[in-house]
Order: sequence, then structure tokens, then C-alpha cells
Amino acid sequence: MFSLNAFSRSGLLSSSPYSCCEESKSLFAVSRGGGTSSLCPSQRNAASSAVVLCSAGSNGRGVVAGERTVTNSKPAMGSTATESAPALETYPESNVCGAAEDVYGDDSAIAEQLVTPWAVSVASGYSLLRDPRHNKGLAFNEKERDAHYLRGLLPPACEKKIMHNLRQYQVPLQRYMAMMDLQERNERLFYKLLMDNVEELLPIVYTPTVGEACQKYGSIFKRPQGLYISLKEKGKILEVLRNWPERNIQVIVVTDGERILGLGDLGCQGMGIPVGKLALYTALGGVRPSACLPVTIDVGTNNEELLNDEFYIGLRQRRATGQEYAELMDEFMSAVKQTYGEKVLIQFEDFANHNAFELLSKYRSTHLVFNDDIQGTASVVLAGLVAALKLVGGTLAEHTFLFLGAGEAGTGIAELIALEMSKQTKAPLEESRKKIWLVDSKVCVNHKFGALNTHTMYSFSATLCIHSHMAYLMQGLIVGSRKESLQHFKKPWAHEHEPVKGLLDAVKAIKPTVLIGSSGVGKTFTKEVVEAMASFNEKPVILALSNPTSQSECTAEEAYVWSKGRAIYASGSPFGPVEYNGKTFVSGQANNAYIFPGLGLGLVISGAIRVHEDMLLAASEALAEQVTQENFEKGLIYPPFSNIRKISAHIAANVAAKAYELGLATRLPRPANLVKYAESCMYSPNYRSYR
Ligand SMILES: NC(=O)C1=CN([C@@H]2O[C@H](COP(=O)(O)OP(=O)(O)OC[C@H]3O[C@@H](n4cnc5c(N)ncnc54)[C@H](OP(=O)(O)O)[C@@H]3O)[C@@H](O)[C@H]2O)C=CC1
Ligand SMILES: CC(=O)C(=O)O
Ligand SMILES: [Mg+2]
Repeated sequence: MFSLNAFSRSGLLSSSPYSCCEESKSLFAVSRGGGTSSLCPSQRNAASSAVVLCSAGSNGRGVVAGERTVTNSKPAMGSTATESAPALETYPESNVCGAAEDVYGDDSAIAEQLVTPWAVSVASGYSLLRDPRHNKGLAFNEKERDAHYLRGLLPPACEKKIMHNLRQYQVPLQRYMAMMDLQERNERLFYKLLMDNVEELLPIVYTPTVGEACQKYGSIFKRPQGLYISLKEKGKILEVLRNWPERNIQVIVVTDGERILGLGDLGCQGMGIPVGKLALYTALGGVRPSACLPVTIDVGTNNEELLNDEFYIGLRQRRATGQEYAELMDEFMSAVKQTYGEKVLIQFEDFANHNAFELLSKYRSTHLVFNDDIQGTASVVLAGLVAALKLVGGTLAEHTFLFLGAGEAGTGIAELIALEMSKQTKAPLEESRKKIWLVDSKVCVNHKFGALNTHTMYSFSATLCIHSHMAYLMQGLIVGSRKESLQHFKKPWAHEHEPVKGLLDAVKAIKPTVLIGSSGVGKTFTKEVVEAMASFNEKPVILALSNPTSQSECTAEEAYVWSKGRAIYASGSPFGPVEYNGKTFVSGQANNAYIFPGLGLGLVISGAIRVHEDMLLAASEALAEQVTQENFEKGLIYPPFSNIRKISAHIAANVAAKAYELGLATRLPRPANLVKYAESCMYSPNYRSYR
């Protein structure tokens, strides 16, 4: 029996003394192929102190349990600079390593090959059923039921209509919880289901439902799904990382929960985001689940509601800032490199912009990092715009862009568009930037008379704006006269122009061909705004990027109806098809989920050591190329998610090619056919046959 304190210390639980982990009550003594590794975190913690039996993968090489040392001679793709070429050039399925080290051999086994889930002996089939990585549920065949002590533990039926069961739940959050339960029970089935039904299940495990899950995380919390690193772990982060059961981590998604989607500061409950993003890394990008690590940094929360919520699972204090925050992040970044090496990818996710830009600029030259909200989003939006040019005509430089929202997403996208424009036109970056305008939540007024004045400025924050009318009053075009008071990431966009208040007036003044919403505030693309866009554009491009659905700047229906069916529209969270004037409009999803799984896979398989801006352009180009004529005919500027594995392989190949070209790849020699190589590296969730 283990005390809750012992678990809390490990980083496997959040900091709240009120949270309760069911698993902490039981003792698990059996381990699978990676020593303690397949057990859920709480199981593994228990196992590390209990009698541990070893198990192995198809090649029968075992592990030193307890010490968590894995010995396996199988070469891991994307993991060293010294791998031999011949086996790699053919990419046979039997060499597949799932984009990360296949230390257990169960993914590298060909379909007919038998896998031994337990090397020494099995205490009981009961434990096997509780090991999510090896459990096959009703799919255990008769022979396996005999061989693995499963007789009587399973009903006789061999299959269950799991999608049918899932669809019985009407409430999206119930489906989310059912999916999370499945992930904990039977990992392969979870991924198989997600991959086979990606368009139906993405809105459940990802936006919009994951947003609601984060808001209610305290109440629905059952078992820890990632590492919680709070201020209490300061000075001990190396130890905390060692508590995670897997050694061969290749991708970390980390948040501090301060800007969860457009929902604001959700503190420790933001954990739902790294968990969801990493599920997509596996399902969409083929990175093995065991190579993925979700992390939440808990420095407190400024969300009063959470601080007063009895079910809140995080530290009950206001957010640490300044040196205290920087030191914790620094310790985390160093510990990650020390534990997992130079080539572990760290994706920053949903940090508030005052930390996000700083963290990125601080660590981009020392670690393999990228910020999904700034860079991943930029890449996906650029791809959509390049594709949209086929529908609206012209080059990027011939268009004018207006953003509502000048934070991470807005300025990140703006910068990548400008970079691509400059590459195309050979014009200086500053020139290209002049085609791009941004509106934020500050407006300059003369504090005495309330009139616009370029000399006397007064900044209001939009944080108190709840009503969209209020939001309008607090919107201002970023212009040269505001430069002094602007945050550093907005300064490049302060072009010379009279001050303009409100999005509608900004639209009328700038006359953009492309309108992009990245404000996190819903319903801000009003009927008047969309009508104004449609009044001077034959085909106005309107992207409502804010998540979740409640924060969308306008719905698909609003965009099509208000533009009289002329808008080229995509949104951050999905909308269903819209019927208008006898025509069906299908809108695309402009979401970084198209990019980060393939980008990450490309970085991993090439052994890249740094992320370069050109890799984002390469990812973007690969995505834009995947939009077919058939998609264009429906008005789509993104390919359907149903093809995402193929899309991710192309993105990964383009990114890896760029890494080699820039001399940032360490996996040598370079595979000749990078698309095939990327495909061969992808994790597949098919069940293995057990001895
Ligand atoms: N579809 C996708 O793939 C992605 C979508 N997003 C979504 O984009 C949204 C913003 O994210 P992010 O950029 O990281 O957030 P930030 O907080 O960094 O930026 C928000 C920006 O919106 C501005 N803003 C806030 N309220 C208003 C308002 N009423 N009118 C005008 N401007 C306003 C802010 O103004 P100020 O600077 O004055 O405070 C700020 O410039 C979120 O909803 C997020 O979910 C983010 C990443 C990816
Ligand atoms: C999609 C995403 O990363 C966001 O909304 O923050
Ligand atoms: Mg995000």
C-alpha cells in the first residue's frame, strides 16, 4: 500500500492534497516489456517497489526490471547517427520502429510473428487485462486465453462494437471520458479507433471537447495521464522525470495552463491539452505512444474560480512569475535534456503570450523546441492561404491580410506569411510585413476627451470585455503612433496609419482580402464585418481560428450566409456542412493538428537537433500540396483529416529533407525516399499475436 504523499512526490499526481487516485490503493507486481514501463503511472510506482517480473517483446530480449534499464539490440530508427544504411533503404515492415525506439520489439514484429508479452512468468491474466499496452480485451483468441491465464476472466464473445457503444453517449464529454477510459484500458484499441474514425473522434479527444474536459478536469480526473511538475518539485525535477515509466521519450508536450485554447487560465487542469496533443502525435503522426510524454508545469493559477473550487487539482496559489517562474522552467528544460538527450522534441503549448515568446527565444538555440501556437499555427494557416490562392487567384504578395488578435497565433502567422512573401518576391521582410495588419484589444484615446489622438495615448485592456459590443469598443488597429506602448512582438506590425477603433472600421479602412480571427473571443466577426468583407471581395477569405467552438469568431453558417455563399471559410474547431441556397458548403479546419504530428515525426526520424523556420515553411508547403482538385471544388482549402496519416508522412518527409539540407539532421545516412521512410516509421496499433 502506498501513501498519497509518496505519489504526489513523484510528479505523477497533481499537487492538490484533495485529489484521489483510485490506483494508489492497489499493488501491481507484474510488468511488461519495458520493465515497469507499460503500467499506468501509479501501477508503475507500485511495481518499482514490489516484486517485479520481467517481460519482453518479440525478440525475447528482456529488461532489468526495477532499475528500468532496457537492453535490446534492435536498432532504433531516428535515434542515432551511426545506423547502417542497407536495412533502412528497403524499409521493410519488419524493421518498422514507430518513429521511436521499438525497445520491446512488439511493433517491429510482422503480423504473423508471435510476441511474448511476458518473459519470465505471469502472475495472472488479470494483470495482463490491466496492462493497457498489451491488453486486447475481447480480442484475445482461444489459444491466448489458455496461454495467459485468461480463462474465465473474459466473456466468450470475441468482438464488441465499440464505436456503437461510444455513439450511445449523447454528451460529447461522456464520449471524451469513454475514450480516456479506453486509452487506459486498451491503448491499441484506442488508437485504432481514433485512426479509423478520425473525423468523428477528433472533436472528442481534441477541440472542442478537450476544452470542456480541461474546464472540468478536477471533477472527471481519475488517473494521472502525464507528469505534473509543480513549484513543490523545484530542485527535484530530474528525480520527477525518472519517475516516468518510459526511458525513450521522443516528444514532450508541455503547458503551464495559462492560456488553454480561448478559455484562459485553467492552471493545472490544462493537462488535458498535452494529453490530447500527444494522442494526436500517435494517431495522426505515428509517433509511438511510449515515446510521448505529457507535462504540466504548475506554478499556480490566477483563476479565482479554480482557486475556490473544492475539486481543483492544482496548487492553490496565484501564479509564480519572474525569477521563480524562470528558474522552474530552466530546471525543467535542463532536466529534460539531461534525461532524454539532445534530440527530444519539446512542444510548448498554450502558454500565455508573455511567457510563450520568451521561452521560445530563450530555448530555440539550445533545445529542439517549437511553440505550437506561434509556429505550428503559422504553418497550417500559411498552407491554407497558399491553397486558397488557387480559388481566389493572385500571389500572396498581392493580397492584404487583417488579423483580429495580435498574440501568439496572430503575430506568428503574420510573420510566417511575411517570410514566405519575401522569399517569393525577394523583397525585404519589412516591406512584406506592410501587407499585413493586426487589430488587438487596445485602443488609443485621448484620456481627457475620449477622442482619438496620436499624441496622448491611453490603453485599455479587453480582459473585462464580455459583451461583444464592449469588445468592439476595445479594439484598435496596431499603428505606428502606438509603437511605444506595444509589446515587442507587435512592434513589427505598427505601420503608419491613422488610429482606427473597432474591427469593422479597420476592415473598411484596410480593405483586406483575407480576414483572420485569432483573438480567442467568439462572435467578433459580426454580420456587418462579414458583409463588409464580401462587399469588396468576390471571394473573401475568412478564417475563424479561435478555439473551442464557443470562441469561434463566426460560425461556418454565418460566414456562408452573410457572404451570400462567397466566403472561403475555415475554422479552428470543426463545423458541419452548411446548406445555403440549395448548395452544400463544407468548411475546412484550420488547426495546427494538421502540422505538429507530421512536423514532429520529421524531426524525430531525421534526428534533428533544432527547429528552423524553413522547416515550418517546408511543413506548410507539404500540407498545401495535399489539397486536391476535388477538395477545391467543395471550397476546401485543407484536405480531409481522413487522409491525415498520408499527409503527415509527406509533411514529415519535407521537414526531414529540410533538416538534412540545413545540416541539422543527425540520423545518417539520409534515407533516399523520405516519404516511404516516414511511412515505415509510423506506429501501427494492430494487435500482435501472443505466444
Ligand atoms: N486554430 C488553431 O490551430 C489555433 C487556434 N488558436 C486560438 O487562437 C486564440 C488566440 O490564441 P493566442 O494567439 O495564443 O492568444 P494570445 O492571448 O496570445 O492573443 C490573443 C490576442 O487577441 C487579442 N484580443 C483579445 N480580445 C480581443 C478583442 N475583444 N478584440 C480584439 N482583440 C482581442 C489580444 O489583445 P491584446 O494583445 O491587446 O491583449 C491578443 O492580441 C485562442 O482562442 C486559441 O484557441 C491558437 C493557436 C492555434
Ligand atoms: C489548437 C490550439 O493549439 C489552440 O487552440 O491553442
Ligand atoms: Mg494551443
